[in-house]
Amino acid sequence: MATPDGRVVSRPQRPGQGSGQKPKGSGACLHPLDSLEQRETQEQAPGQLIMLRKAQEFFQTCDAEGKGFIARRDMQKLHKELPLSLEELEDVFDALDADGNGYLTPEEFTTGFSHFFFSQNNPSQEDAGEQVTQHHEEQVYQSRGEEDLGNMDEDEEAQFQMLMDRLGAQKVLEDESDVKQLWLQLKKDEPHLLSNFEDFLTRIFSQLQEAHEEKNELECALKRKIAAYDEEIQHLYEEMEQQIKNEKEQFLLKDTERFQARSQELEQKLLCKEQELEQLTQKQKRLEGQCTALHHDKHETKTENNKLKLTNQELARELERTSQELQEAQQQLESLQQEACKLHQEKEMEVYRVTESLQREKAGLLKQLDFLRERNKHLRDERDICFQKDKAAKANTAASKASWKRRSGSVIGKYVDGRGILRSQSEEEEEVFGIPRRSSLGLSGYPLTEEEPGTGETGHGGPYPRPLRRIISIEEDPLPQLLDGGFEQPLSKCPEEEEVSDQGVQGQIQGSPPLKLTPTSPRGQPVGKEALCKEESAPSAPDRLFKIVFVGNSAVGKTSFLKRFCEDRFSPGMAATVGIDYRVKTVNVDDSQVALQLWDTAGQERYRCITQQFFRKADAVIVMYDLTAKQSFLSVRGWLSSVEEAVGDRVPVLLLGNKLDNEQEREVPRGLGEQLAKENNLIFYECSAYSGHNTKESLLHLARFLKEQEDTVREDTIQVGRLAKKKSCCG
Ligand SMILES: Nc1nc2c(ncn2[C@@H]2O[C@H](COP(=O)(O)OP(=O)(O)OP(=O)(O)O)[C@@H](O)[C@H]2O)c(=O)[nH]1
Ligand SMILES: [Ca+2]
Ligand SMILES: [Mg+2]
Repeated sequence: MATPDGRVVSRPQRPGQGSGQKPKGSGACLHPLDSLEQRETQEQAPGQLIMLRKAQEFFQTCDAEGKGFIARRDMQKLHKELPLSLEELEDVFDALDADGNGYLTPEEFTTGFSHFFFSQNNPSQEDAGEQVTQHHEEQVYQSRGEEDLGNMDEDEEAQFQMLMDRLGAQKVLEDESDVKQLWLQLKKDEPHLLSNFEDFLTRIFSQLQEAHEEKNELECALKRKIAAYDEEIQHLYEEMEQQIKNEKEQFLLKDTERFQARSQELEQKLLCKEQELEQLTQKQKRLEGQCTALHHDKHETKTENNKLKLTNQELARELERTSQELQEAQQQLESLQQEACKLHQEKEMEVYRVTESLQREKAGLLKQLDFLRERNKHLRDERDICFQKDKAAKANTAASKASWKRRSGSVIGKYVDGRGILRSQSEEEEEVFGIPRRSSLGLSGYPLTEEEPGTGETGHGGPYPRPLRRIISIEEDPLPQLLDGGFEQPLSKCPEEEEVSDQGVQGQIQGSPPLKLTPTSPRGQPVGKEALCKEESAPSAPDRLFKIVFVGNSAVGKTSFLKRFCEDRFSPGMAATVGIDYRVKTVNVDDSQVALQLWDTAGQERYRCITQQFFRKADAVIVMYDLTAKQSFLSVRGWLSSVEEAVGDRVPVLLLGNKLDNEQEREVPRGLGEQLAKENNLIFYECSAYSGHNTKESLLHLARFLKEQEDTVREDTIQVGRLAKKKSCCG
């Protein structure tokens, strides 16, 4: 906005105007110039006030944007309006910027001007103010233009020049026209301010000079610095160049080294590759060789292949032929085998029949033999008896010469007395010293005492002593002779269902069927073929024949058991068996006749060696103990081990606990017998010879077991025979 005197100044903004800010008084912020105005109003003299006012206006001129402070660039803008160069403006800015923060606050601005104007000649404040405003006006006057310059007269010129010279303005001012104009203006209008103006100019010039000098110094220092820097830079540059050179050399060195290393490496690799190449070429040659060889072989194999194919075809044809021939041969073979089997079966059956007939013949012959022997012995016995009688007569006549003569007769004669009793040492002594003798059984198990009370059978009628008995080892003769009462006991067939009455046993045993004796030939018949009386037709030969040895402690009841089994009789007070006795009994097992050869051994210790030898040929063994005599049970293990020694576990063993009828005197619980039987895989029964309980059942069980065992063995042998035949046929 223009002032009445033509000055162009910007209107100071009242707080709350323009940007819409509220005045600070009621809490609104005061504009910086307000503070100045307030200051004006409070403590300043009028001159100062004017000066301050001028300063304010000048501040506002500078602060064209109304920021409230003056920046460097605002000062620069005054360059057009003020006759000051940019440097001078800079110096003025720096002079006014008390705190050096790059901004001029109104305080710094007015303070700077007021200091300036009022520090001169202590002018009054109003003068200062006026001066400042005049100064300012002069500045404005400048804008009138240069036409006033021409009006200066020579004195003034000279004065001005003197002043300039005094101030040394030539050094700092390029163009004095502006100052001249101002000076003239002041001289005309307010000459009293001229001194101040001159002082101001002095100050400014001095400052300018100083600044100039400083600047020069700085420039010198700068130049020196620059020179130093240049030198340093030069030096650095040289060093850098040197370093770079070194680096380059090193780099080149390294590079060459690396290059050399790399080239060596590559050479080595090249060598390796060349070697590999050679190897590969050699390999390739080998492979080519092999390939040609293979090709060659291939051709050969092809030709061989063709030959083989031809031979293969021929072989195939031959194979067909041979397979046809083979089939024909197999058919023939099968037919032959069938014929062979038939023949074999016929042969077997023939053999079987032959063996059976042979066995029968053998049995018949044996019987005849026995019979003849018996007859023979009879005759001898009779002869002996006659002889003895003669002798007795002689002996009677020559009583004094009574002397024993050895009995002749059967080989056992010296051991067996006239009644066929085996004489033990004690018996001979008895005979001599007349000691009474215990009754004892004959070899055949028949009582040898005088006629048994109630026995239907006359043991041996008449005065004749019982016939002698012979032991024949189970080895020597499979069927030693049987004797009973002077007559041979034929193989008595005793099927369980046969009804026989037992006339012999003292008191009829309830429930046991009487035993029917088969008729025997009349006593004393001469020995000879005709000895076999007609009704004694040999029973049919048994289907099977098993030898069974009967062992156990003495008096456990073996003989009584066999008597019960064979004759269904029980004789109390049986005599101890001497050596071994023998019975045969044929039983019917599953519709087949099974002959059981029962060897009754003597339990007494002294006959142990005889009984041992009988185990070998046995098909089965029966071990008996007396359940009323614990010792006899404890001896069972001993019997089992001697059986084991002789026959191993090849033969079945039947364990019998006898005298079951004597329950009140039982000493061996049934469980012990069962346990022992289980441990040793034995057939076990508790029985009683006295009552007949379990006598047949136990032996039938054993007979059935033996028969089944033999059947399996027979089947196996037939199987084996067939296989062997097949092998031999096909062989
Ligand atoms: N209560 C009873 N007594 C029996 C039974 N079996 C045999 N006895 C009696 O026991 C005694 C001996 O009988 P034997 O048959 O001679 O005994 P053993 O085993 O043949 O004796 P050795 O011939 O010496 O081995 C005789 O007095 C028989 O009467 C039975 O089942 N019950
Ligand atoms: Ca400042
Ligand atoms: Mg006996």
